[in-house]
Formats: sequence, C-alpha cells, structure tokens
Amino acid sequence: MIHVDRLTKRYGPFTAVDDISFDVKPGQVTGFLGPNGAGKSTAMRIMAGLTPATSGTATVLGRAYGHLPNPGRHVGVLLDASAQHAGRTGREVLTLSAIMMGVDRRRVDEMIELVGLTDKEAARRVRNYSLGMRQRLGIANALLGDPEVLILDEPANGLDPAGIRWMRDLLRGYANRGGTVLLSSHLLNEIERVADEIIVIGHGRIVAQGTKDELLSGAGTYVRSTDDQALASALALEDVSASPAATGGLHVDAEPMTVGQVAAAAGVVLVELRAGDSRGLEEMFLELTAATAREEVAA
Ligand SMILES: Nc1ncnc2c1ncn2[C@@H]1O[C@H](COP(=O)(O)OP(=O)(O)OP(=O)(O)O)[C@@H](O)[C@H]1O
Repeated sequence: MIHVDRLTKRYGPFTAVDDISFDVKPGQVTGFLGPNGAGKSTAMRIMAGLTPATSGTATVLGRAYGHLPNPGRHVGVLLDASAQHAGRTGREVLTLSAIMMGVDRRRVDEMIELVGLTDKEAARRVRNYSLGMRQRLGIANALLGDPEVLILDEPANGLDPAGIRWMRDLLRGYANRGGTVLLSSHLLNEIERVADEIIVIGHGRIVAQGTKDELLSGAGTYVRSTDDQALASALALEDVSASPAATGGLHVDAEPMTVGQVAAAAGVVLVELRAGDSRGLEEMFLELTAATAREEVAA
C-alpha cells in the first residue's frame, strides 16, 4: 500500500508536483500516466526517499520509505535503469544488493533467470548492456528482496515487444499474488493494457483518477454488423446516436447490451460487439500532451 497525501515539490519558483493525493492498493497494478515532464519521476523519487517533499507526505506500508527497516525487502524500486553501476557485471550488481539486503544468494540466479538474462549476459559489464537489458536487470534488482510493493518508473522503455509483454505478465502475476504495483509511463496504450487503476498527471497535478473501467466508461460501444446502415437506422429510431468508425463498423453512444437488443429486434446480424475503446481517455491525454508541448515551445 502506498499513500500519497497532498504531496508538493517545488524547485525554486517551479512546482513540479502540485498537491497530489492518491492511494495505491495491493492486488492491483496502478498506472501513473502523464506526458514528459508531468512530475511522475519526481513524485516517485519522493516515494522512494530520494528527494524530500516540499510539503505533504508519501508513505509506503504506513511509513516513510527511509523509516522502513531494510526497505529493499519491502519495496522494490526501479527509477533509472541507466543509473546502475556501469563497471560491474549484472550478476555482481545483484549479488551486492543481495548481500546488503541479507537475501539468500541463490535468489540472484533465480532473478537472472526470471528476467530472461542469459548467464553470459549476466557476466557482462553493465556498460555493455542495451537499455532493454538494463531494464531487465533493474527489475531483477527490484524483485530481489521479494518485496510487497513495486515502484517502477517507465520500466518498459527500451524493451522490445516481447519484453513489454513479458513485463506485463510479470506485473499481472505479481499483483494477482497480492503485490502492490505503481508503474509509470508516458504511453497510454502501455498503461491501459496492464493497469487496473489509472492516475493521470499533467503539470504536476492529477487530472484524472479511477479504475480503468471508470475512466473508459462513457466510451460507448463499437459494433460491426452485416448491415451497418440498417443498424444505424434502427438505433436512430430508438434515439441512440451512432457514427461510422474510421475502420468500418459503428461507434454507438449506448451500452453493448442496448445495441445488441436493437440489432436483434431489427434482425441485423452482428459480427462484432464490444465496449468502446479508450477514445475519451486518449483524447484527454492528447490534449494534456499538446498543452504541455505548446508551453514548452512558448517557453
Ligand atoms: N532537480 C530539479 N530541478 C529543477 N527542476 C526539476 C528537477 N527535477 C525535475 N524537474 C522538473 O520537474 C518537472 C517534472 O519532471 P519529472 O522528471 O518528474 O517528469 P516526468 O513526468 O517523470 O517526465 P518524463 O516522462 O519525461 O520522465 C520537469 O519540468 C522537470 O524539468
């Protein structure tokens, strides 16, 4: 459990994190989503005890990170995969962490295997690692102490598609076993596919927060049928608006069940029927990103 309460961080006159509050619950993956410079890393650094807050608090398992006994056994942190000691081999990095945390050295081998680094790669110096390999090593390091909580800043950066999928499955399994996961990303698509809860941050402030279903609700229904025109007419008769989707089919402002019932009554055969996609969230996120980009250009 992570509890963030009215957290603020100022750098001189600039407010990087502006009065944010949220809880990250166990058994779930919580996505921390925001465009570049939104304040995600700053907030996570405060949670991990690396940066002091200007005001407000962030606690993990009821205590400030720095007050946790042997914190690595409770909280796995990956903030910057490139910040690992470049002159050491991957195995050395993990072995040193294991010694510092008092973790059985056998766990080093288990973690190397879990994150998919080969023995040969683990014996290579970190300076010769690709970004994806560094991320894997960083995740191994975060998991080494068998923590209850994971705080991961953009862990998918540099991973190839298979790596991203692997990480998604890993985090899903970890949360299903009761773990607490806070995962940041600037990519909506990435967060949407793994998170149960989503916190959207822009300009240091929380702009949206809720379960994925809540944030995606109102997205209506996507439907494809053997006769979309007939279906659109039948929907219009029921005062339900529908618009053609760019890739064929219809976006409908109603729940899937209503659409199915109207189609059945009209004798239209459905080929596809599902809750609408994340257009609402995506539009909000794009607006946020565009506003950020505009300000950067103006600055
Ligand atoms: N030490 C610092 N001194 C001054 N400004 C800082 C400092 N650290 C971060 N900032 C500023 O705070 C803002 C938030 O940065 P932060 O790294 O938290 O964003 P982010 O959401 O993690 O972005 P990204 O997706 O690009 O990593 C940025 O404008 C950044 O320039």
